[in-house]
Amino acid sequence: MNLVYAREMQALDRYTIEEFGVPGLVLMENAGRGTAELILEYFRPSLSQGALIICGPGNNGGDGFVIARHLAQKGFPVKVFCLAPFEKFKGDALVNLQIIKKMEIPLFLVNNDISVLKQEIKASGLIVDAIFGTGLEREVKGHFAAAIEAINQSEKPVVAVDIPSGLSADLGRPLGIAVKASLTATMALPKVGQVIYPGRHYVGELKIVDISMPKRVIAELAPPRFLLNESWAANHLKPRGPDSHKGTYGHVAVLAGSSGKTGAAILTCLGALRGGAGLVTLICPKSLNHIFETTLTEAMTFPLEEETDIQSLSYQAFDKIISFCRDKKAVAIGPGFGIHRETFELVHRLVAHLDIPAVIDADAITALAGEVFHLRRAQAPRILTPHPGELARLLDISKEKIQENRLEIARLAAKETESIVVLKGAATVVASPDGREAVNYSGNPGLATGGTGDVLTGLITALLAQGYEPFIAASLGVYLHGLSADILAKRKGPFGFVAKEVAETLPNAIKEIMVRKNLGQF
Ligand SMILES: NC(=O)C1=CN([C@@H]2O[C@H](COP(=O)(O)OP(=O)(O)OC[C@H]3O[C@@H](n4cnc5c(N)ncnc54)[C@H](O)[C@@H]3O)[C@@H](O)[C@H]2O)[C@H](O)CC1
Ligand SMILES: [K+]
Repeated sequence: MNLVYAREMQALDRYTIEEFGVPGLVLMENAGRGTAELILEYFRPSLSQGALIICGPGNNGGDGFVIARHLAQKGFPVKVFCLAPFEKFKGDALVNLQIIKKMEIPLFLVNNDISVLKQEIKASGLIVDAIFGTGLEREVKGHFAAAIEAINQSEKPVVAVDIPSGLSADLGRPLGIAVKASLTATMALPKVGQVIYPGRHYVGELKIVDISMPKRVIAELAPPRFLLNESWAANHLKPRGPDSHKGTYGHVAVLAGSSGKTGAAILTCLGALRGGAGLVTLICPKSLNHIFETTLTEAMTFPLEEETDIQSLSYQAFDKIISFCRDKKAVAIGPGFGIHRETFELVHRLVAHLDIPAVIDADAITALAGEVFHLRRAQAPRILTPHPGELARLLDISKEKIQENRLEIARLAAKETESIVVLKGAATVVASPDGREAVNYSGNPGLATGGTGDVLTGLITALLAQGYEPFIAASLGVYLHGLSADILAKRKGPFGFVAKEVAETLPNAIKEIMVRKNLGQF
């Protein structure tokens, strides 16, 4: 499903109206009716106490008038409060205002004094927030802000029309203050600001309302930005043919592990195995080989002599690694690999010369700080999987700056490194140098435990080895990894599950998506 900014949504609206001739009034009718249907589906018990619809001066308010009409038609008590003078309304919103006036639906005007509105909020069963949508253009102040505050203090179920009022559809944060919704009924496509943090906290459950925007409009005009949710995953996860074998699913090489960090290598191998790789071999320092041979059953090892004083591989192993990887499908480099100068030298050479797709993580990203040009010499696709701190070091910018503009910075990093960048964290983002990007919708804070990143690295490498093109491999890996954690959170608890369990639950995540796929739910 495409993910849009406000201006992109407005362009899609305009194209639908001007090129396809779908009148704006029809779009508004579909928006309002679809939202009313969601209200009936999810909040019917609350409606008996009355729905309070609070409308702003634009078309978001217009949607509110349509919702009021449909709920009134069904016999529910409805009251409409306008936060702007009636004469301010124009176009489709005015048409719908006039209709509800003729229907004598109780209509009230709020200027600066919101005392009546506050009482009505308290007396109502459900609040419909139709104050601002994608037309929000500045900080919310005055009686608009007071109304939003009253809504948030009411502890009533709140349905946000299109987007919680006050939340920026682009920035994903409140402009002053924003409605905290129980459910957001968004028109046609999800907005970026609804699926990144802190915006996601204000949205509640996100539901898409089909306003009959022709699919061709979206296919032709929507940007290559996607929400990684279950339907996206079901659309991209490939089933296995009965006549397949280990070779079909590729041999993954893992370059990871050093003294004290053997677990990172083991978890990467586990992630690759549970991610469906046909075979996995860990290229490791000879002195640690016995540890891996004891712990890894399904994965093989390829021990190498040359080591540093922290028992990590050094550039002297370069030739042997290159020849070993010649017939491999994909390689993971970095987890627990060691931060020794000679190991960094090895990373620089491998990143530039390995001619198979590679996932570069952890210490290998650290090795590339200030040395990004090695990535631009790469002879095969590269996927970087930094957490914010690693990306901060790689790009030499502050972690705060990254966290405030995650999608934009990931986009910049992808261009800068000519690699796919997976910027991990709450709502992981994936950006490709070719302009494609995605925001992940799965996962939870239980993932904040050591080693989960190593599992993700192995998983993405396994998907590369199975033939997924790099952007899809990265995005599918991110989604399945988060879904595995969501399954664990439901099954075990919000946190306390460990990285190894995230790997072990990947088959359950894959099964969940396959079931959806077989049911055609994508
Ligand atoms: N997406 C679709 O296909 C459809 C969306 N619809 C709805 O239309 C709104 C967008 O409507 P628009 O008139 O552009 O803007 P808003 O209603 O969001 O309100 C903007 C309105 O308010 C003024 N304003 C903006 N910021 C502030 C502020 N901080 N304080 C005071 N006033 C502010 C601004 O000047 C405008 O007048 C979309 O979200 C959907 O809900 C269509 O109904 C159906 C098709
Ligand atoms: K709204």
